[in-house]
Amino acid sequence: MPPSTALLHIEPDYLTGIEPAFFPIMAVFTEVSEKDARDLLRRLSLGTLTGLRGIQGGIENTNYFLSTDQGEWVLTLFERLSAEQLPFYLYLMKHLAQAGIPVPDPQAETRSGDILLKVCGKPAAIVNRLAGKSQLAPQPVHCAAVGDMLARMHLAGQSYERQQPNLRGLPWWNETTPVVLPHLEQPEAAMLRSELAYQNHVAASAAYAALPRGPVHADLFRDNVMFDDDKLTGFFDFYFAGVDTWLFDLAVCLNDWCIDHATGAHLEAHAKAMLDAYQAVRPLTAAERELFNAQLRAAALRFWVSRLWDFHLPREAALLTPHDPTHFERVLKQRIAHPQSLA
Ligand SMILES: Nc1ncnc2c1ncn2[C@@H]1O[C@H](COP(=O)(O)OP(=O)(O)O)[C@@H](O)[C@H]1O
Ligand SMILES: N[C@@H](CCOP(=O)(O)O)C(=O)O
Repeated sequence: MPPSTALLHIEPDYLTGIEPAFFPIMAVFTEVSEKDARDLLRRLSLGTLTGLRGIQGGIENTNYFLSTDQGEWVLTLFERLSAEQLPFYLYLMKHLAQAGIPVPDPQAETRSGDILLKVCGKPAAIVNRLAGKSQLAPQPVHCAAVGDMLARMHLAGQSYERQQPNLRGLPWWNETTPVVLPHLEQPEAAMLRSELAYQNHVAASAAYAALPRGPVHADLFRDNVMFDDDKLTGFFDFYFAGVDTWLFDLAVCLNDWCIDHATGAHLEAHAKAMLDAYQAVRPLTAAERELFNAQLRAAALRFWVSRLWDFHLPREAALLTPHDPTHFERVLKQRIAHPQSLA
């Protein structure tokens, strides 16, 4: 049944503007009708539907903005993640929201108290809509805001009890690298092999075992943070979160917020702003200082491998227009050629 068109508008909401040849194309994979939305809102006591709009921009899930007389909500239908994986992410968001970290708070069904919902046969969640928009050309002030909130989020996550590893961590890189290697030219293949060997070596070290860890976002790129002017209004898209080292999470941020995107080169003022703000809340340990550049390399490798995998082995081409893998190859080269030291 096609959805009624009275309230439903599907229009561009956001474009990354970063790597024009590799735009994610669209995001409404499953159509939610006005009736579906009204039924759902009733089950959650979230008010009367006044607007329903499909969101373009996501590449993994179906997202809708819902307006009601009680507020603004985001409905996500999970197209890839299983109902077994989702509780870790949803309860983590709830835990962080309750601790005062600005993240979307999953809403519960009134009768059952469940936050993992089912909509149109898919696992789903409804969260509050964060105000603001992504800051795609960040200045040091934005990097400082992210550093500060990231450290607060790490500390707040310490009391979260559910466990799920970072599913895009070292075991996944070891599994996926042999799958993408045949698609690479010799110099890239050699670099990938050698970096993976280096990261396995690092992961076996005493310094690595000493790194503090806990739940991390693991994908806190500029398009997963909202700002209202220069004020950070929230972190979202926790669907790559997992238990990993806090330093890895910080390195993911430094590699996206604090580089020159044309060349992959480190931006000193941006990085200093992020690191100073992070450390004002949680100073880095000796082991973290020692492995700082190693983790910048690990974070670059992680997204190089996942982008190569998405690019050369598309899962369902209709759902995914891959990001440019060569971007993270450049970032990794920069991190190898110009190691950053916190000594
Ligand atoms: N809680 C939220 N508040 C405001 N906007 C949101 C929220 N969640 C998602 N969005 C919007 O939806 C877009 C896609 O969401 P995202 O979680 O990144 O999807 P995907 O995981 O499919 O990439 C975001 O870029 C943002 O514009
Ligand atoms: N940030 C990752 C891709 C993850 O996609 P998202 O839209 O779910 O954040 C990358 O840039 O490779």
